[in-house]
Amino acid sequence: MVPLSIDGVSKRYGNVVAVDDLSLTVERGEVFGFLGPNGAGKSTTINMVLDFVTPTAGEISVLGMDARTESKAIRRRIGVLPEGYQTYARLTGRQHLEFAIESKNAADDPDVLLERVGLDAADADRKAGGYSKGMSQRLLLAMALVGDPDLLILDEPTTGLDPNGAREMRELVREEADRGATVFFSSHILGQVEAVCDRVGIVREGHLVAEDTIEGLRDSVSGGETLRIKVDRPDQDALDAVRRVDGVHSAEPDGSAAVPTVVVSTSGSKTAVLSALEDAGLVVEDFSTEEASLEEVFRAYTTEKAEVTA
Ligand SMILES: Nc1ncnc2c1ncn2[C@@H]1O[C@H](COP(=O)(O)OP(=O)(O)OP(=O)(O)O)[C@@H](O)[C@H]1O
Repeated sequence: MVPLSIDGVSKRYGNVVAVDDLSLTVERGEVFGFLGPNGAGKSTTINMVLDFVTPTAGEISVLGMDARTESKAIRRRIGVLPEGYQTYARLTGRQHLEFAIESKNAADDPDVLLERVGLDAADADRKAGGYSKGMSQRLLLAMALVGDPDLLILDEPTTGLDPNGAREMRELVREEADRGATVFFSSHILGQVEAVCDRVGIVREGHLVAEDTIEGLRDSVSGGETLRIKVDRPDQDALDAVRRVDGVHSAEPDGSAAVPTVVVSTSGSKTAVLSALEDAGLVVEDFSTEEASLEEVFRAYTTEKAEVTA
């Protein structure tokens, strides 16, 4: 049974196409990162999965059930951290959790959940109206974990969390995946996605523009490699020669390096770059390669000048 299948789903609001013929499948036990710039359609997609919004077209199945007609049964087996969800100001954190446990008919110990999300007992007994953003986010996450859900849907889960909170969130996500849960989470924070996701889908203007592992995405982005080459002396003609090599996007001296260093961005042959320097009379002392950062991958897939070879 596939935890989440989205098949040809679209959502229009008048003239605005929020989601356009989007299809993706999330496999069991996988942590799937759903990435995209502001307004790309992430929340609309999640809201359709949760049956808060009705699709204009397409089918969504969650844990083998129809998202529209079986949403109540689905709700009992998933854990959700929706974007912008509010806590009840007059209830304590513990009361929120007790309510979530009762309504899911679960047997969780609130103290265990509170500890997992890093809320101490004193905070748990305060009214949630006085919580900081990060504390509210931790409480909402604890509520999402109630009943060991088969699928966790987290919309921007690290919003409001400090770096420690964000790391703890990542650890929790991995723990949940290790117990066999599937996790679908949206984020703008690429480092978070890189650190925790098995696979990533990138959405742009309502379309899924990429669906792959981080490694796969890196490989598909042209200009995906940066070479740092230490040479015996600076030489402008050698730089010009490198710029003429097939696949080279840029070649610049690194003014801040202690020894003469050339930084080359290329999607072509590394050997051709090194040969061009040597043919121009330079001695290559050493070189290293750097992979495209996730930032570069994201930019390549989500900006107008997208240069993707896959
Ligand atoms: N209720 C609505 N009525 C009209 N347009 C809407 C509505 N909800 C979303 N949209 C539009 O649909 C598009 C997608 O919005 P959505 O909130 O899904 O994007 P997102 O990827 O979640 O963005 P963000 O990262 O900023 O939260 C946007 O152009 C948005 O203005």
